[in-house]
Amino acid sequence: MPTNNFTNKFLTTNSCAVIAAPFSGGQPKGGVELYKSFFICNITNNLFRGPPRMLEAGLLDMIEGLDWKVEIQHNDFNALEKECKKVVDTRHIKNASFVSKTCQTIHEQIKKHAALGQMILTLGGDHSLGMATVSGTAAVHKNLGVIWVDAHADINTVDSTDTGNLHGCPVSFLTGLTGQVEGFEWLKPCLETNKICFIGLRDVDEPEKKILKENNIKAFSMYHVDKYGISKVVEMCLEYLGKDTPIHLSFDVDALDPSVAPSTGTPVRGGLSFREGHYICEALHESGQLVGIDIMEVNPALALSDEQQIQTINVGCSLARSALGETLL
Ligand SMILES: NC(=[NH2+])NCCC[C@H](N)C(=O)O
Ligand SMILES: [Mn+2]
Ligand SMILES: [Mn+2]
Repeated sequence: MPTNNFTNKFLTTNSCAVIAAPFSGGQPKGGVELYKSFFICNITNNLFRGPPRMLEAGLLDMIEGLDWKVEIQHNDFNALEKECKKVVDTRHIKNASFVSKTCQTIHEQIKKHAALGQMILTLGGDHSLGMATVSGTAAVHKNLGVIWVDAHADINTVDSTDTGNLHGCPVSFLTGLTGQVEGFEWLKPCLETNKICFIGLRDVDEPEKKILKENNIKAFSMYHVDKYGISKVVEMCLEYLGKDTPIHLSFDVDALDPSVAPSTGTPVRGGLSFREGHYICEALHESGQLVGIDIMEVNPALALSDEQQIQTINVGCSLARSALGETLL
């Protein structure tokens, strides 16, 4: 039974702004912006873009069923993409202009809704959008803390990234570790390195390991999840960030084991179980400190079958519901 006992310490309404962000410019594989299934609709190379498949699955009704008032913000980045194609990339960083302009748009939308005291749920889209979502809630909620659930640390700087894919870099932009990057002038450092906790890491690049160590950043890898159990890990994160801290949850579905969420761009074996992923969301809802939720990297185009695709979309929806107050009893 849904129960959204509205006891949030930082929100002033029971309204939830859902930001649909069909965007894949921060990584090389199309599809996180997809609307219709390749399989169901037989669209092979002409990508039809639109709101994320989680909406098609009925997510808005589900959220209303949890007693939230829902405000949906749709986005279409097709025109922007064409315009940005003409801009020369910043060094080896791919699609810098497209990522920056998209993120700036989403940042402004989130800032507006967060200022109304609303919960923010962003449906990605690739994780470069983290630049927009965290900076958007941080602009309103002072002293914001972030729980970044991911197989990857996404903390490469523009100098350390091997791939040049910006979905591997958002945390270094948010914390200012990458310095001011040309074209991203709108994005000012908004997150202290001691206000972020990672959960689920298991595929961290060597330069990222160095960055995490040097900056003493709190990170729980899958080793720590195995060692302490997920409930203790979440408890340690909440203790570390503090009770007076509004919290933004940025959930990359590749944190889950590929057997749970197969349809994503950079799957890594040995991930969180279905229940471990949902436990994180449930416990953060229970904390009453959540002000923003991202469900990122759901990529319907990469599934090997309809079943895999539906499974991943469904798990994205159920993570969002858990973070918004769905309980098992
Ligand atoms: N959001 C993600 N799935 N990020 C994957 C990043 C992979 C790799 N560390 C890179 O920088 O490209
Ligand atoms: Mn990831
Ligand atoms: Mn990520």
